[in-house]
Amino acid sequence: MNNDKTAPYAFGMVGLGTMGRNLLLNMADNGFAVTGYDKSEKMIQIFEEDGKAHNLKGFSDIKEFVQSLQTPRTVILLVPAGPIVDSVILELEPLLDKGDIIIDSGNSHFTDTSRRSLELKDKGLHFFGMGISGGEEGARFGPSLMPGGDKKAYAVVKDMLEAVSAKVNGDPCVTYIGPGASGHFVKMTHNGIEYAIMELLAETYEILKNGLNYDNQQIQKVFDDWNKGRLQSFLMEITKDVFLFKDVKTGNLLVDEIKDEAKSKGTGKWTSQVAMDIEVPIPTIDAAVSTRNLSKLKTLRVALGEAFGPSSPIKTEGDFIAHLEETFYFAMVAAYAQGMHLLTQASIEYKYELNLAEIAKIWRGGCIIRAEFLEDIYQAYSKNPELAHLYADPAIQAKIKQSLKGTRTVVSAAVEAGIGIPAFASALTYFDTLKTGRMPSNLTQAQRDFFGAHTFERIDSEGIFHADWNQKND
Ligand SMILES: NC(=O)C1=CN([C@@H]2O[C@H](COP(=O)(O)OP(=O)(O)OC[C@H]3O[C@@H](n4cnc5c(N)ncnc54)[C@H](OP(=O)(O)O)[C@@H]3O)[C@@H](O)[C@H]2O)C=CC1
Ligand SMILES: O=C(CO)[C@H](O)[C@H](O)COP(=O)(O)O
Repeated sequence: MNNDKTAPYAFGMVGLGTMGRNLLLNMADNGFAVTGYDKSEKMIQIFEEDGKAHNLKGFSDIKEFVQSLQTPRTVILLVPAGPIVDSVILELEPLLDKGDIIIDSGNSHFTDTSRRSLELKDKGLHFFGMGISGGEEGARFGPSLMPGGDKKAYAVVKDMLEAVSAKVNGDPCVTYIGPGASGHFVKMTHNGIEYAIMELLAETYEILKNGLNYDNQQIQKVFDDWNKGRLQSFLMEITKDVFLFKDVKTGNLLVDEIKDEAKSKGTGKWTSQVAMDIEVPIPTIDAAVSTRNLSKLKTLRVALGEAFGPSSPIKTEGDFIAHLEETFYFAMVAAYAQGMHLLTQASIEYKYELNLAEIAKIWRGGCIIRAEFLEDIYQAYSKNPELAHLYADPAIQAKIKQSLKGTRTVVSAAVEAGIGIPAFASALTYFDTLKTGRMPSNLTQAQRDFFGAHTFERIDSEGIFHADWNQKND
């Protein structure tokens, strides 16, 4: 690597929007001389104004930006994922030298990252994908970072990434994830889990609001109480605050003024798609992705509501809120377990060499899915790095056993009342199916062989078999 420290800036950022600007300011706070490039003059002005106390500069000329960087140059990209990343790389390529490093920190699809790494390797440039999570606040004051790719290039930025990341018990929320596009794969899976937890929170809201007739203050209180216990998480914390936030326009609570149609940018869908491709069941994450799509069918939902009538109040049994807490706990475990299982299998499939304990460790702080429960996941994979599934950990088993009765009570009550709970129900049936020693899949195999001669295996002898199902043999 060419080593010239005469240029003024140590690290450069392309894209001075929400994430890029804040991460760069975070780097400046930590004493790094940083520079940024954006097409928009306005973004450059905001960046320089926000960082006026620091040694930093913004450029609208990409050549001047690159020339201001010490070599080997490190350029981080925080631009919208997709073709924009390719066009920025095309602009940068002729201006960079062999040994320079490009880090794509946006939510890029991991297959794009694999392709870009190979293309740039041929040109002597190091490229790695680094997932970032924590939103605006995280980028500014400490995100969770998931860098994967060339290990030698990682060594160049390791100290800086550790400095800017969130810390839990003094440990930085960043680690080298693994080779290839592993950083972006892990970030995508993080987002899949994020979708599932958000959906579980939404279904809890639905049960409280339409099943128990709670108002927003009462709902806030439930979430607030839970956030003080084992369900503590960033998403629980912000959700409780949503319920009391006033709309400046109407003076009403804002949550009631928002349309019930959820949008998405694609990372949840990618998680489900990849899981299908490599045959890992993640039904609670799938349910969350599908439910966002269901929410978009507003006209049909309203028409069917008129045709079939609304849900009924829930008939409560015992301490229903305590049972609901157990249900949330049970389903939350399922969501994380499915995400971790996907990572386990993807590590084999794509040779990512993932360390699941380290991944749980860096998700404990800074990121959107940070939660008290991640400490349990960290402990489970630290004790047994070869753990096949989170449900196989004895400590987790003991906790889900305690939650099971309450979960069955709540899921049955919601189903009885006609309340849609796709993620809660899927978590329970995922668990029940996974603990079924002999599933009815023998019948599926018989059917496949009957109509398509797809063959089957037998329980009493090795080999592949076919039966002539149309032959009467009674
Ligand atoms: N927002 C979040 O909470 C999170 C976002 N991410 C990911 O981070 C990435 C960036 O997101 P975010 O910061 O929110 O997005 P923003 O839209 O806020 O910022 C993107 C910036 O990139 C600039 N830009 C676009 N095209 C170019 C180009 N060709 N050359 C230079 N600059 C360009 C945009 O300028 P202009 O506006 O003028 O086009 C804008 O300033 C995305 O991949 C996103 O998915 C990851 C984690 C969390
Ligand atoms: O990466 C993130 C957090 O970690 C983004 O906030 C996330 O991509 C938002 O996704 P969507 O718009 O699909 O809900």
